[in-house]
Amino acid sequence: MCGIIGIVGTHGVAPALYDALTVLQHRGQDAAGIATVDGARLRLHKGNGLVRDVFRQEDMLKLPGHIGIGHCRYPTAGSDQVDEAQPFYVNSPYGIAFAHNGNLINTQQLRREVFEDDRRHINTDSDSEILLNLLAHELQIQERMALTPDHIFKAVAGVHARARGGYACVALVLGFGLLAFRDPHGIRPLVLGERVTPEGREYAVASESVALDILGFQRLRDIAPGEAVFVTMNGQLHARRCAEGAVHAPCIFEYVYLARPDSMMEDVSVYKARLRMGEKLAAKIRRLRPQHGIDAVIPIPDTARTAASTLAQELGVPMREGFVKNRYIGRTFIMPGQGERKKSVRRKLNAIGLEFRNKTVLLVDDSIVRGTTSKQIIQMAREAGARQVYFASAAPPVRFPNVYGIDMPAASELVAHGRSEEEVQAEIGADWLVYQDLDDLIAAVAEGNDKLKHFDTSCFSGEYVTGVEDGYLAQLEFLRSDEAKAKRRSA
Ligand SMILES: O=P(O)(O)OC[C@H]1O[C@H](OP(=O)(O)OP(=O)(O)O)[C@H](O)[C@@H]1O
Ligand SMILES: NC(=O)CC[C@H](N)C(=O)O
Ligand SMILES: [Mg+2]
Repeated sequence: MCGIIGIVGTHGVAPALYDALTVLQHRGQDAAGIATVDGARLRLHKGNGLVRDVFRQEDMLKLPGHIGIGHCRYPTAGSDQVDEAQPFYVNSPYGIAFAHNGNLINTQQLRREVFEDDRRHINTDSDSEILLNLLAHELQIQERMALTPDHIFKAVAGVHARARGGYACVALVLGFGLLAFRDPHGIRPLVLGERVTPEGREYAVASESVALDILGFQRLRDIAPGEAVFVTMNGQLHARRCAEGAVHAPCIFEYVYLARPDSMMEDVSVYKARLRMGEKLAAKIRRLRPQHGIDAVIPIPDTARTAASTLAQELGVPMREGFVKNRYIGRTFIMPGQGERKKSVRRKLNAIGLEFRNKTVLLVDDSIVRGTTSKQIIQMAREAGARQVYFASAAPPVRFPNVYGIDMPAASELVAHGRSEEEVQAEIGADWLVYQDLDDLIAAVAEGNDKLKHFDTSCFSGEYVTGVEDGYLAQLEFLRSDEAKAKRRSA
């Protein structure tokens, strides 16, 4: 999951793009970039690192223009090298800058087609560069110099017909405007907002509504699955559904972990969904262990805090801050290598001894993925003197790879893959482990919007809404396991 933002404003947009990227930073910490349109020129600055490190004041000054896009990256394809940072750019047709959140699952086939049939050179291993070239080709075959919204929507329909996977995208088409579109299943999120100023109406699209909030844009709606929105250089908005008939299945992991709690997604408050996750998990704990004997509920900061608050309340047990997080260390789960992730947990979280001594504690996390956090945290709770250490996960066991934009590519790295819940309990060293049921997780989100009937739950259920070809998951593991990434880095 990366963060994307696009703005058509009435004056320079680079500062607003920068601010938006800083509140989307939790979606990608490896690279960041901004592209703006300055008259007939595209201006682009990108690099590896956090948003605040990539952009210095002199870089910002070189990004004039009232229309632009931004991206913060968490790689799911290719490498974490700077040449795969986004936005990407192609000079034909028109000149297009492009940013993508998600992951394609027919990348290899498209790479061949784009080279052999469309005669386009792809210079990196990034799936996003392929998606951009697909869009460029589909625009090219419209054969028009004066591009109209109709041509643009036909081109997006052409992209939908060829690309498979999760994708929420923003693109600048030089001389024409800002294009935003979402895959036919609406797996990855994208919201549309507007701001009315004395100089005129401005539009923004973003991965999460929090970016609109901080910029003072009003959230209008989510971009629909398969829909494309095109805003011309002078601020005219056009929208069309460019793919029909696919099941709307937003990624449920956004609600579990990826999104900020203050975001609205598909008209569901992420915060409220997490509160409901805590309530439902408490009901399960009460069912399984009416005499649970828990003295304190302790969240693992940050993301688990919301669910832990209702969980504690429903159990009638105090919630305590037993771990303090170093706010200057980023999210560990989205770090690129396991060595880095392991070291970071210790550097990031420290226990407050008195909350553990001689107590039965229930540690609560939003999810257990590789088990890096839970294993170390349980150990720390024991060292701090806990009598019994119970562990609760607000999501079900993560047993299958994610292929739509979350970097969980290798089943063998997931602590629950091929293990029963009891075996995971032993593996992470808990005295008792309880997971949320999938039906309860789905209900916790769907209760926020009765139109939501389906979700992409693949990492819990192994069911992929787009289907995946035989051999794809094995290939993904081969290319993107931690071991494969480490080998590439040292090569
Ligand atoms: O089982 P694991 O592989 O350790 O992954 C799961 C953990 O990683 C995430 O935390 P992270 O530190 O990324 O971010 P947070 O501060 O938002 O909770 C998540 O909230 C879990 O705590
Ligand atoms: N997490 C994402 O959305 C990644 C986008 C794209 N697949 C990349 O690797 O750059
Ligand atoms: Mg966490």
